[in-house]
Amino acid sequence: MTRPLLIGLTGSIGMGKSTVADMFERAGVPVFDADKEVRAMQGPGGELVPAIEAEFPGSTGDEGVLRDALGQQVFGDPEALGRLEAIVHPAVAKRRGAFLIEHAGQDMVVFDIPLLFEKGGHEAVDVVVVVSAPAQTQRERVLARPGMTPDKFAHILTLQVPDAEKRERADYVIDTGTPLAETEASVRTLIDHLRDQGRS
Ligand SMILES: CC(C)(COP(=O)(O)OP(=O)(O)OC[C@H]1O[C@@H](n2cnc3c(N)ncnc32)[C@H](O)[C@@H]1O)[C@@H](O)C(=O)NCCC(=O)NCCS
Ligand SMILES: Nc1ncnc2c1ncn2[C@@H]1O[C@H](COP(=O)(O)OP(=O)(O)OP(=O)(O)O)[C@@H](O)[C@H]1O
Repeated sequence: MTRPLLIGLTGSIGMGKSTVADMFERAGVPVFDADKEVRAMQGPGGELVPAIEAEFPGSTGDEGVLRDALGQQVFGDPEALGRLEAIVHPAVAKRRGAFLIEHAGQDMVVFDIPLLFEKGGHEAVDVVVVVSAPAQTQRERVLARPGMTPDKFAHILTLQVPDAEKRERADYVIDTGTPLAETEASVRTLIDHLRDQGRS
């Protein structure tokens, strides 16, 4: 039985993963967005909220997980981050399995996974696509976000496989340092190329 080509989409903080994932979606390729799933499960009434409250008392409220507060507890404390990941990652894996069953008839699907290399997910996909932009562009994008500080940005970078290594390990790199229209054209070209390969 044929199955969809599994495309892993990743990139460091602020490199444009979500934006590029939207481009795949607009081109008709179903996208599993790991961050979105995490947010849904951590949001109001989310299935992970009780377990996170039990492990990190005071880190949730009526609106679900208080992300800034929890981030302050776990970014900077590897042991605490590990405990959070042990709650979150198995639940994401379950949802990923359900997504795959739902889209089993497609020719390709995208998994938008921030920690694809860090957590070994690259071994479970057929093709790895890395989004990347110059470090200065990345820095400007990230520091423009509310609540972000140079220290927090620097720390998150230490938790992630460096951009240069990601680029080296990628099957394809999508450049996001260019105007959006150019990036979207590269995404369309890549999809056509993968379809052609699938036929040959
Ligand atoms: C701690 C939380 C609540 C903070 O939320 P917040 O909205 O403030 O930050 P956000 O999720 O946008 O993350 C900011 C940046 O840190 C990176 N990041 C998040 N979690 C991790 C992690 N476990 N390891 C390395 N980088 C991470 C993200 O990729 C992003 O680039 C949240 O990041 C979380 O629940 N993380 C653990 C789950 C996880 O591993 N998610 C990422 C992959 S699914
Ligand atoms: N050519 C481009 N491709 C992608 N994004 C671009 C481009 N030009 C400008 N941007 C902007 O850069 C930002 C990228 O943010 P995005 O949320 O997509 O990054 P991300 O990699 O998903 O971040 P994080 O890992 O922190 O969740 C967006 O505001 C987007 O509009």
